[in-house]
Amino acid sequence: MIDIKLLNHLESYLTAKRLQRFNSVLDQRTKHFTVATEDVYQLHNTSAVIRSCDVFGVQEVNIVEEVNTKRIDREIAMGAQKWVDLNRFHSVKDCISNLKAKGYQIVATTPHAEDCDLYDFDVTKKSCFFFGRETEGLSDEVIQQADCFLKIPMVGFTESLNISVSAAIILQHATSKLKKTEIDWQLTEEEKLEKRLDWCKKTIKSFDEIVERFYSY
Ligand SMILES: C[S@@+](CC[C@H](N)C(=O)[O-])C[C@H]1O[C@@H](n2cnc3c(N)ncnc32)[C@H](O)[C@@H]1O
Repeated sequence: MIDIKLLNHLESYLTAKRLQRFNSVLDQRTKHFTVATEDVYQLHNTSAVIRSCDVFGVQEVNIVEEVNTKRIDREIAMGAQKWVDLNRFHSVKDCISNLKAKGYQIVATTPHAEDCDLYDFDVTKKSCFFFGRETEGLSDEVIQQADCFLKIPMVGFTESLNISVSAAIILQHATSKLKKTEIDWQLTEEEKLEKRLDWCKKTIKSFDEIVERFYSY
């Protein structure tokens, strides 16, 4: 449970403009969709995916680092890693079972899919979009566990899109379509409070000191 009095006190350290921004961003955040990247080699690609998640309102990103354990490129993520929640997994198995336990269907994005074209994708289901490696694409494990396959139609000579470009196209399309439905896609009030506290923590330099002083009165 969030201590509302503490939260109000912390938010009094923020400008009205900053607070308004927190609230308007939170109103567009969703956990109805999430994203997972599987062992992406180039960390600028993972960083760009995180940036797109923030831009299109996807609150949680799952990063599988079974082979690669590089850090996020802060410049390319443009600080977006601060505003979205990063869940890290050392195995794709753990990541998928965690997502399934939370009620997500596993959507394997691939340039080879015959299953579902992006424009026919059913946005009403809680979905995790899985993105694969630059050269090999998704592993057999993800392909076998996938509930469906999703393809961005392509008409050129090139075999596939860059992973971060694919993520941006899919998220832009899926989130805008989702917002036209009657689905309850927004964060719960409790989740919004948790994020407000978390964002205060990441924004206010003397956060710990202020909290300590607040409870010592
Ligand atoms: C450069 S592609 C990988 C190409 C790889 N040779 C393959 O066969 O999948 C990297 C990732 O971007 C995504 N991707 C690329 N093009 C896509 C498309 N047309 N539709 C859906 N996802 C795509 C997939 O997640 C893919 O694993």
